[in-house]
Amino acid sequence: MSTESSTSKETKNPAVDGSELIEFKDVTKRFGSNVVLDNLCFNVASGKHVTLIGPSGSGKTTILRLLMTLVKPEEGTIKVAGDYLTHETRNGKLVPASERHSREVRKNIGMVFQQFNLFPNMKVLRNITEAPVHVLGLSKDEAEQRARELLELVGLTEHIDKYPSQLSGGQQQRVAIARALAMRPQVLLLDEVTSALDPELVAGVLDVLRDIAHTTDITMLCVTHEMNFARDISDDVLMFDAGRVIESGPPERIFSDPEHERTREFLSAVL
Ligand SMILES: Nc1ncnc2c1ncn2[C@@H]1O[C@H](COP(=O)(O)OP(=O)(O)OP(=O)(O)O)[C@@H](O)[C@H]1O
Repeated sequence: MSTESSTSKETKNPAVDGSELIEFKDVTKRFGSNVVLDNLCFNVASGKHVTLIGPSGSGKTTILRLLMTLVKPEEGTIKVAGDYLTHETRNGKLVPASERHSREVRKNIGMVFQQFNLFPNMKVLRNITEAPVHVLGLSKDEAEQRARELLELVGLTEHIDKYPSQLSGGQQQRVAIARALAMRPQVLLLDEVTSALDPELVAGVLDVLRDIAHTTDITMLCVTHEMNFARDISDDVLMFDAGRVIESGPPERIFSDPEHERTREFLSAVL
C-alpha cells in the first residue's frame, strides 16, 4: 500500500509479487455539492491487507462502492489488476468504460456487505454456486466441490441444505464470505461486516476472516470499527478525513503513535 502522504513501508506479509493490485489516481467523488473523495490517490499491492478507518461520512464505504462500480467517480481513474475499471482504451484513446468492460475487471473483486445480502429463496449451497456457474461458467459439480471446500473453511458444512432464514446472522455472514470467495477474486472488500451482528456472533466471523487473511494470498480492503481485528490482519491502515488520506502506516504505529491530531481524536473515541 502506498499513498502520496505515506512514507512507511513496514509490513508483516510480503507482497505476493510486489505489483499494485488496486490503484486510485486523483479520484474525486461528489454527491451533489458534497465532495466525498477529493483527488484521492492510493495503491494497494497484491496480497496486502489494508484497513480504512476514519469518522462517519469520511468516504470509506464510497471507496468500496467505487470498486464494485456501484457508484462512479466524477474525476480520476481506478485500476484493478492493471486494467482500468472506469475507462477502457478504444482506438488508442482512453474513454469511459462500457458496462461489459467494467464487469470483466470487477470479476477480480469480491465484496462482503454489512447486511449479508444472501438470496433468501436459495439454500446455502446454491447461494454459493450460483455465480460461479452463471458468471464463471463452472459446471455444477465443479461449483459444488468448491462450495463444499469453502463451507468447511467457514465452519458451516452441516448447514449446506438450509435456507438463510434458518441460520444466525453470524452464520449468514460466513455464507456470504464463502460466496464471495467462490468467485476466486484477487481482492476481497469487507464493509463493516460485523456491524449488523449480535455481539456474541462477531468473534466467529472475525476468526474466519483472520484465518483467510493469514492463510491465503488474497488482497483485502477492509472498513471496520473492530480495531483489534484491524490490528491483527492489516499490513497498513489508512486514516481518512473529509475524503482524503491524512495518515497511513502499519497498525502498530498508527494505533500506538498516531502523528495526526485527527487520528488521535478518532482513535481515542473508538479504542
Ligand atoms: N448514494 C449517495 N447519495 C448521496 N450521498 C451519499 C451517497 N452515498 C454516500 N453519500 C454521502 O457520502 C459521504 C460519505 O459516505 P460513506 O458511506 O462513504 O462514509 P463512511 O466513511 O463509510 O461512513 P460510515 O463510517 O458512517 O459508514 C456521506 O456524507 C454520505 O452521506
